[in-house]
Amino acid sequence: MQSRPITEPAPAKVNLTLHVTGRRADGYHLLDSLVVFADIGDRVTVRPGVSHLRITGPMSAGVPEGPENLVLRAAALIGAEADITLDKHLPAAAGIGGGSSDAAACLRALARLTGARLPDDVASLGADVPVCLLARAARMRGIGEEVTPLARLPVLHAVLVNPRIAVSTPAIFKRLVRRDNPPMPARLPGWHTAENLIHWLATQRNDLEEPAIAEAPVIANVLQELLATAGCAIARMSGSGATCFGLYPDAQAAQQTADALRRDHPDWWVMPTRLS
Ligand SMILES: C[C@](O)(CO)[C@H](O)COP(=O)(O)OP(=O)(O)OC[C@H]1O[C@@H](n2ccc(N)nc2=O)[C@H](O)[C@@H]1O
Ligand SMILES: Nc1ncnc2c1ncn2[C@@H]1O[C@H](COP(=O)(O)OP(=O)(O)OP(=O)(O)O)[C@@H](O)[C@H]1O
Repeated sequence: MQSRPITEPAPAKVNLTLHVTGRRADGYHLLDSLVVFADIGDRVTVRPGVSHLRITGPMSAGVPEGPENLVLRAAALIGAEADITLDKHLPAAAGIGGGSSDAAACLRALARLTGARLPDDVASLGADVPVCLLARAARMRGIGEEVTPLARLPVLHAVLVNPRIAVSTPAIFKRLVRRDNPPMPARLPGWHTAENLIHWLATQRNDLEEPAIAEAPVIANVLQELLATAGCAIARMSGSGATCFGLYPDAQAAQQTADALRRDHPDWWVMPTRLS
């Protein structure tokens, strides 16, 4: 057991593509998704002590502090007791894996603190937890449990926008009209530049975008606003929404876009970031 506190980042997850390719008998959907991680996110700190969760940070309001918090569910799964601080910077129920990334960061931190082995079945915490445990670019298939790490991707400069509405993942899956959409190509191309990657991404989809817009029409406005910004090469929703991302040629263009969107929509959560 380490005696010093251990902090692990819980980066935002972004689904650059999200193809829904089928549905299992238990109702869970089969996915094929290209997942990357942002250089922004939450932070989980664990210290030796009695089991306790404290939530801090600008996005802590409304996040459950009881045993339903994914961080505490992760601690129960790994079987470790610790004093845990969750510093929330990501909006909840936003399609960028907040709770799943927190759970994964907590597992990594507790494994470092106590020497415990990482559990095998982390998907029992949530479909996004296996990819968040890896926390690097990956292809995600099955219902989320099949994670294939990808060779380093070109860095993408993005702006993440959430109109500050929480979206329920089951509600969006329920609204899907077609559940048997084509997957990504069996062999993904090797992308040597961000331009190559963006060009290819434009040929792919997020199949949850349409049902999410039906549930929360403001998502269509977010996508439109992103597409109208200077240099925006592609605008797409992440996960089951409502967070959308725009991709830009460089960090300066992303920062300028974020400044302009914050001016025009002071009520939206807007973050420039690097994805890789
Ligand atoms: C949509 C994604 O964000 C894409 O990365 C994830 O698949 C969702 O991951 P998550 O939030 O960790 O999802 P979970 O907490 O496991 O599931 C929430 C609910 O979403 C639906 N769900 C989730 C994953 C999946 N492959 N099929 C589903 O139908 C189910 O109704 C499930 O009860
Ligand atoms: N650590 C946590 N942070 C945020 N929400 C949490 C956490 N633990 C449990 N929750 C609950 O989970 C719900 C979903 O939040 P989360 O941020 O995980 O969003 P999500 O959109 O489902 O993520 P994903 O991109 O994985 O689909 C919240 O409404 C909240 O009640």
